[in-house]
This record gives sequence, structure tokens and C-alpha cells, in this order.
Amino acid sequence: MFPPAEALRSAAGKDAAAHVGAGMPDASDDSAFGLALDAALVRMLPALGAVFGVCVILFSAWDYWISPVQAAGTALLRIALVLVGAIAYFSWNGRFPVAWRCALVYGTHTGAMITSAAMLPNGLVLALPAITGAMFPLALVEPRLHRLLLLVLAPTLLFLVLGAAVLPHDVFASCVLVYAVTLALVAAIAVVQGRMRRAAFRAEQALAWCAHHDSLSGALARGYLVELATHDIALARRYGRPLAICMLDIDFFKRVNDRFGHPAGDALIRAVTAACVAQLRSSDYFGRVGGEEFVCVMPETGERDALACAERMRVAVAAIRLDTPSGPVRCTASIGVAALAPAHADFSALLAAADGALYRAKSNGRDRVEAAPGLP
Ligand SMILES: Nc1nc2c(ncn2[C@@H]2O[C@H](COP(=O)(O)OP(=O)(O)OP(=O)(O)O)[C@@H](O)[C@H]2O)c(=O)[nH]1
Repeated sequence: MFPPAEALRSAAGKDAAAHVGAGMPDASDDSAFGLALDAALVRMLPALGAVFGVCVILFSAWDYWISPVQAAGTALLRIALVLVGAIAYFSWNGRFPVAWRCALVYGTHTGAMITSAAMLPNGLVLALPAITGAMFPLALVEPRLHRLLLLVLAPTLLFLVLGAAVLPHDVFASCVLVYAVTLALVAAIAVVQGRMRRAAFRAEQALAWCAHHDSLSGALARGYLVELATHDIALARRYGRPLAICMLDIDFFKRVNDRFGHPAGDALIRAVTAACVAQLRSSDYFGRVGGEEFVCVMPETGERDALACAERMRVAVAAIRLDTPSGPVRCTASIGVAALAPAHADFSALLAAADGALYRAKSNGRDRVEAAPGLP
């Protein structure tokens, strides 16, 4: 069983078509890494929020131990703030970025700890290990330093304001020192593990790209193209939608290699890929299925539009001119087009129809587009 095409497209990094001919993902582009971190945050936060919530409520028992008289008040405050954070987290889902929701959960949970502790005698000193300890999971959840600092900003200000108000100066200074050292440690852990995660993410992206693309042309690799096409054919059948494919072969490519050398042949393969991809819709995809053979899959496209697209590709290929020391390299291409019909059992059958049309284009003189005969 093939995984769904959308999963395959996202495994390749972005939309498959957008990557055709685009080369390896740009290692300096952190936007995909940022999206992956946000997705991880969405997965981790509910669990982390629940753990924080349980801890904060358990601290109420501790409050009772320190000051039974005030325990009811602090317990109510803690529970109210945790509930506010949890309710807002779920009701803001989809309306606000995950970073804001994360800040809210962390802010309400640690805010509850700090405010309740400040109400108890020596509470802030006694609760300091819990308040600073709560920062450590953040280093795992959010390794981006600027985001981490934004997350801790509100609780830190609360800690400083309440600490200055309720603690003696020297005790307050010691608490601030412990807090600052912990924050520096947490930031260092975030930076180190962020670097490790970024390196792993890039390696994963590069591997996914290599698995799904042809390294010479940047077009989709045959296996990946077949997987995507198999899925799109199933969709087209299910919903009675059109789909067409083109099979393109560079004419007399051997002569290019023989006359200009293999590097020129390679450059021509890249130029043909770029020229063809430029003629396609973003929902189409283009793969290299053999030495100088390419297949383009066009979902939601009938035979007439596919023929027009194939003609645009033929003209674009004929316009290619590569300047080499041995003179300009030019080429033409023959293209076979086949539209999906009920008689095509699967992608191989459709491909065989396009191959037959391509064969006719070759035998009829090359540099032309031919359609496969209509099938019931
Ligand atoms: N430079 C280069 N050449 C390749 C690559 N893959 C296959 N080829 C060459 O492509 C040529 C294909 O030749 P043929 O199958 O005879 O096809 P053709 O010369 O294009 O002739 P027609 O298809 O009949 O028009 C062979 O010489 C292969 O060595 C590649 O990645 N790079």
C-alpha cells in the first residue's frame, strides 16, 4: 500500500511540483525547520500542559503544609489560573499561533505558582526550586532562543515584582541570582539542543529529497512519480475527474553526447527539465523515468489541455540553446500524450498508452506531439 500523496509530498519537503527542478532544499532556509518545530510544539504542549497543571494543583497540598490558613485561597488561585490557561489554549486553537498559546499555558501555570507562593510566608524562597525547575521542559519544547525568552518574560517580571515586594532585600537578591543562573542554563540547553535538532532536520530533509528526486535534473525520481500518480489516478477514478500524462523523449540525444560530450548531455537534461517544468501548473508533476525520458502527470486535465501543454513543452525544448566550446547545443523532443480512460487498469497501462503515442511521434519524424488513440 502506498502512503497518501499528500504525505509523500510533505515528506519530500514541500509540494512535489514546487520542488521539481528546484534542487536540494536550501540549508540556510530555516522556515521549514520553524514549521517542524511548531508542529512538534502542537503535539507536545497538551501533554506538557497537563503535567504542569497536575503539578500546580499538587502544590496546593504543599501550601497546606506551609500555611493551612491560606491554603484554600492559594489553591483556588492556582486552579483558576490553570483552568484559564487550559480553556484559552483549547478555544484559541486555530485562531492564534501555537507560540502564543504556549506562552499562555506556561504563563498561567507558572504565574499560578509564583503568585500563590508570594502569598505564603517565605513562599517564594521555598517554591524557587519548583519555579526554576518549570523552565527546564521549555528548553526541550522551544529551542528557539528568542521564543524561549518571550515565553519566560511575563512569569519572570511577575517573579521580580512580587519578590521585590514580599522578600527581604538580601533574600530577594539571592533568589534573583538563582533564577538568573537557571535561566542562563535553560537558554544554553535550548541553544545546544536546537542546533542538534536543526542538523537532524536538515539531514532528514536532504535524505527525503534524494529519495524522491533525480539528482541530475531535480525532476521527481521514477518511484516517487509512480507513487504520486497511482494515488492521483485513484482519486480521478473515484471522483470521475480527468487526468492525463505526457511522455517526453529527447530526439537523437546520443548524438549530443557523442558530439559535445557527456557534460553537455547532462546540461541538456537539466535544461529540458527546467523548460518543461516552466510550462506546467503547480498541481502537475514532472519526473525523469529513464536516461532522456521524462513523464509529466497532469491531474484535473483532459486530453485537449494535455495536448496544448505538451505542445508548449515541445516548443520550449526546441528553443533551448546551450553554448559550449564545441558550438551551440540544440535539441527537439517527441511527446506522447495519453488521457486516463476506464480501460486503463493502472498507471502502467496509462504509461504504456503514452509510450505507444511517443513511439508514433518518433516514427512520424520526431519533434512532434501525438495522442494515444481514445479508449472506452
Ligand atoms: N549525458 C547523459 N547521457 C545519458 C544519460 N542517461 C542516458 N544517456 C544517454 O542517452 C542516450 C540515449 O540514446 P538512444 O536511446 O539511442 O536515444 P536517442 O539518441 O535520443 O534517439 P531517439 O530517442 O530514437 O531519438 C544514450 O547514449 C545514453 O548513454 C545521462 O544521465 N547523461
